[in-house]
Amino acid sequence: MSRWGLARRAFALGWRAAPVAVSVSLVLALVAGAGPAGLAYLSKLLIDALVAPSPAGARTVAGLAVATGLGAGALAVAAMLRQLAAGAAQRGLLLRSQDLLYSRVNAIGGLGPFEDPGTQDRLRLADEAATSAPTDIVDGVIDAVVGVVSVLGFVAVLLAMWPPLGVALLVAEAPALLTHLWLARRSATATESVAAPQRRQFFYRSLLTDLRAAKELRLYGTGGLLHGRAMALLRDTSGVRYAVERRETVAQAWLAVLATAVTAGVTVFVVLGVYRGRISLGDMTLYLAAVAGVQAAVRGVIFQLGRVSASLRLFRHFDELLSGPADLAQGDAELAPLHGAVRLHDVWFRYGPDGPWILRGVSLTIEHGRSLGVVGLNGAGKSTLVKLLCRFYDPQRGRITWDGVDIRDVTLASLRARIGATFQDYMTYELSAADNVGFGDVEHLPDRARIEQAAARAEIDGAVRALPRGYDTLLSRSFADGEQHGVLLSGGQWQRLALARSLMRADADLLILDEPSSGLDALAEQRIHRQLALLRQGRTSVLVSHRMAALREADEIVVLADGIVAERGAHASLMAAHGLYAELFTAQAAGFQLEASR
Ligand SMILES: Nc1ncnc2c1ncn2[C@@H]1O[C@H](COP(=O)(O)OP(=O)(O)OP(=O)(O)O)[C@@H](O)[C@H]1O
Repeated sequence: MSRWGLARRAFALGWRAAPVAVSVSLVLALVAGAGPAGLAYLSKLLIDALVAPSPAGARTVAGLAVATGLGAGALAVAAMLRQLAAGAAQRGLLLRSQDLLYSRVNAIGGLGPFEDPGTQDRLRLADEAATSAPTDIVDGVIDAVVGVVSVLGFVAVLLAMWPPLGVALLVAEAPALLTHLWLARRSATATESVAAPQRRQFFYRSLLTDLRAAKELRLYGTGGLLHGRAMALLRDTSGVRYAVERRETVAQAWLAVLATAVTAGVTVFVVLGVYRGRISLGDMTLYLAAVAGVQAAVRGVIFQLGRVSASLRLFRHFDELLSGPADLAQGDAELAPLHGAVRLHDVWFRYGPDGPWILRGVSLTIEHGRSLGVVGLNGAGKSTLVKLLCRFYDPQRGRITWDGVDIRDVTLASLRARIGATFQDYMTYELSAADNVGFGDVEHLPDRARIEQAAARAEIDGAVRALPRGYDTLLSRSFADGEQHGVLLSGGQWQRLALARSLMRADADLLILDEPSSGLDALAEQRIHRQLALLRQGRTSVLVSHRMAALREADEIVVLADGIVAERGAHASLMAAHGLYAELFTAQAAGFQLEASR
């Protein structure tokens, strides 16, 4: 999209965000622009009236003096009102652009964009743009209007009185305009070029202050190393910015020399004109005011155009992010409750076009009301299968159907609303315990009884009640709730909260548990699996686990190996087949027996 197109969109955004403030700003900009030339002309009339050979009447002089004073006062008030309107427009624009950005980020349906460095850089630039670019563009254009009107006012007065000076002043400012536009382009390019290293630097910086990283950083002494890396990146990125600033300063110094030469030339010329009686004293003040006024206004316009030009480049990232296509296309239909089965039909999947195939033609059926266990060695693709069921990615080949309907043909929201899941890399929210559980079903977040029931099923209700403020206790050491400091849970307790979260959707059609008990003690694990087995009875569920005993009761178990379903069946038949499942099960059981016999 062209710069004009982008500027139009930024203005449209501003107009929708704060129509009154933007219009008031524009009107006051016209007043502020025309004011200085008008005032200079009034001053000229006043001086001429004072020093003319036949002095004007006292009334005329007093009238001109009052008009000049009132004009100056009105301009000052207009400037203040403009500042107020600009502030209101800025606030409206900031809220609107941030709102649009958050909505867009939330509308990203899958995980792919979050794993793409290019998209991450664009997100960072769009975030930076959302904070300042639309405001800078709207403000910059309005300020440029002030400057242009101001220049036109002076030039109009000069052209009417002495045309060569008007033309000469305009021509003298052309190099400044071109130089600033070139500098603005360089500055925006520099901002873009440091986006990736800057994001990496922020990452190192956040690690240095991250509570979760603090243990390892201290034990392994990696703090200094990360500090060094962050500083090296900061040195590079700030070096790039400094180079741009240096270039700007040198260019501005040359432009200042040029402006001084023009001012000096005009001053000498005009003063000699007064000395020789060709120019009146009033004309002289007007010419000198015009030179200073035009130079200041042109410099203002140039500065604003540079600012707008740089902001437009940033705004492009914001605009492209907002208007870009959805990462996952989705149908309009709402997904109906499950009655038959969820099926994978010859599913092939890899994370990137150059990556290895993780699933190579997986077909399996998850029957309604039955439980499916998934086993496999590390990296076999079990969690990948779970992510595909939630449609965080689409398979490159094959399809996944829900009662015969391709899950790509229904809305993402309706698919996900029917699934409750605990992920292997579950989240720990630095929020209240109630939020940590209730986030599993936002609709029922205020329903404390439901939250407590889910927590009780995951055997964490008692521990939460024992916290200083029960379910309202903040689970964080980095944030405080007023005077109240938060508390931290143990790893297993966090895992139980994550499990409780997935149980909030008590009526979910499909319950997916990816290693839900890896951090639990043996007794708790046994009890929870018994609970989950009861809960899963009559419900459709997928359980991924390395704990073979937990899977034993599943209606069907599949073994993933080399990207395919290598074995399938119930526990007994798999044991009888003496394949990988039997080997894994026996190895784990033998481990326990060995321990027991010691
Ligand atoms: N987001 C990702 N981008 C690229 N590759 C990935 C991604 N997630 C997983 N992989 C790769 O896919 C393969 C399968 O990973 P997955 O997490 O599905 O295995 P898993 O069977 O759940 O393993 P584990 O038993 O260790 O949990 C691994 O080789 C992993 O490196």
